[in-house]
Amino acid sequence: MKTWCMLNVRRRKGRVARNRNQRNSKEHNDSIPCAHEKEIVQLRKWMKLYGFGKCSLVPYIFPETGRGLMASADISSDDLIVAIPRCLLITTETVLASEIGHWIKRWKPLLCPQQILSVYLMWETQKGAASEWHPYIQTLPGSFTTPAYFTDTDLQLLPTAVFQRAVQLNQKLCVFYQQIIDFSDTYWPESVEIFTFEAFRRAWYTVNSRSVYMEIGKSEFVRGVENNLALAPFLDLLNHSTQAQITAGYDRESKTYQIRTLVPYRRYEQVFISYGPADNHKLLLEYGFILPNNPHDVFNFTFDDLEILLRVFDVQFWDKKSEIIRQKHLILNLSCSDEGLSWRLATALQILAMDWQELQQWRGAMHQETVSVKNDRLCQTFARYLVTKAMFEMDNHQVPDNFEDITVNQKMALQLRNIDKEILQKTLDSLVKHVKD
Ligand SMILES: C[S@@+](CC[C@H](N)C(=O)[O-])C[C@H]1O[C@@H](n2cnc3c(N)ncnc32)[C@H](O)[C@@H]1O
Repeated sequence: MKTWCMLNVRRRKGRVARNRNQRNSKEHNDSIPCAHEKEIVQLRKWMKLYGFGKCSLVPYIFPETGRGLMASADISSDDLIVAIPRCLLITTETVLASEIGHWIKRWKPLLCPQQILSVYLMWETQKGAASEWHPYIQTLPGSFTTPAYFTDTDLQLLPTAVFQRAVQLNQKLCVFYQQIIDFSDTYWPESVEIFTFEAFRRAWYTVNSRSVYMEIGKSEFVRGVENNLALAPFLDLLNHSTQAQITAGYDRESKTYQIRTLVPYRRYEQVFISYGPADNHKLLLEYGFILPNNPHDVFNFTFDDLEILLRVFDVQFWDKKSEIIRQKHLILNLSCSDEGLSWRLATALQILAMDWQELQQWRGAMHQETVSVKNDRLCQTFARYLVTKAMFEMDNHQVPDNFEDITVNQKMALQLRNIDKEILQKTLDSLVKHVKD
């Protein structure tokens, strides 16, 4: 897990402290406790049996973020906030040592860690109360708000780049599922009714949105070199914030997976972790939510967008230029943000704007720390065209007939469009300003 920006953690006095206390108590009043709910009580009891100790986090439903964990006492910077015993973690090792381990070992072709954990979750879920993991499984969501759960109408409302990625991810999900049933249908007949697509999608997104990073090490029974996923009950109730700062990892001495906060929390505040510096496109695709003021937000262009420049502006020496752009991996981050064009996008546009003579010295553009789009009129024109076109596309969508009945997914898709539009508008403003300057 990665850490992110430090909160200002000085002691708050006077009006600032009063305001914060008022805000805390408002958040507290608006939140609904859920620690008394049957599933949570059973989870805590069961975890206690396996050595999970006391901690200062209590499950609550928060108005902005849904279910999460609240500080039941003041928490200081560097405090250990949660420690989950090894025997309560689900990793590929857990699965290989389980009653279905022999199947996983025989699977051809080998499964990747996320497939293995998904197979295990599906298997244990169908056992109901008979599963040793039942107290955990019953706290897991039944469905998700990632685009894999969107209807065609919902998908159409997404910004184009997210739509394309969502389609790719859905296709990948089908491939991963097919790899499961190809083997199980032939060799493991009793699993056929259990491994439905619906069960797989749920298990896959459970692992996708809730697992933590834990180095397990390569295994001859696991596909790929990366074997580092763990499901961690209770800990996976922590929501994401860009302001959270944590350290996380497995502690061999105590045999627990630990999270330590690097920022303090007051009693009644929601405690967060960081899922990494993710923009809203990634948050929606992987986790099914977006953050209105996400400092990592960018608008991504694709190589297809650059190809449109070829058609509209009849860009000369296209083959050579596109080869350089691909070769130098400029397509990896063709983005803009509140801060303007990314270095890669600005450099790609510079290359596209070059005449034959300039193109002979294209390497010069690669060595400049910041590329001055400002001084290059053609480059400016390209940039403004790309941004204006993307803004136009943002508005060009079918709002559902009955706006009143708009679903959660549709609302998120439209919200994402608005956020993207704001980024594009700010980029356009800065480009126009440069021209005026
Ligand atoms: C690790 S779980 C966190 C606990 C989860 N809220 C629950 O009720 O089980 C990750 C999921 O929580 C939700 N989530 C996490 N952080 C969020 C945030 N800042 N705002 C809204 N939803 C969030 C998303 O649905 C995400 O897929």
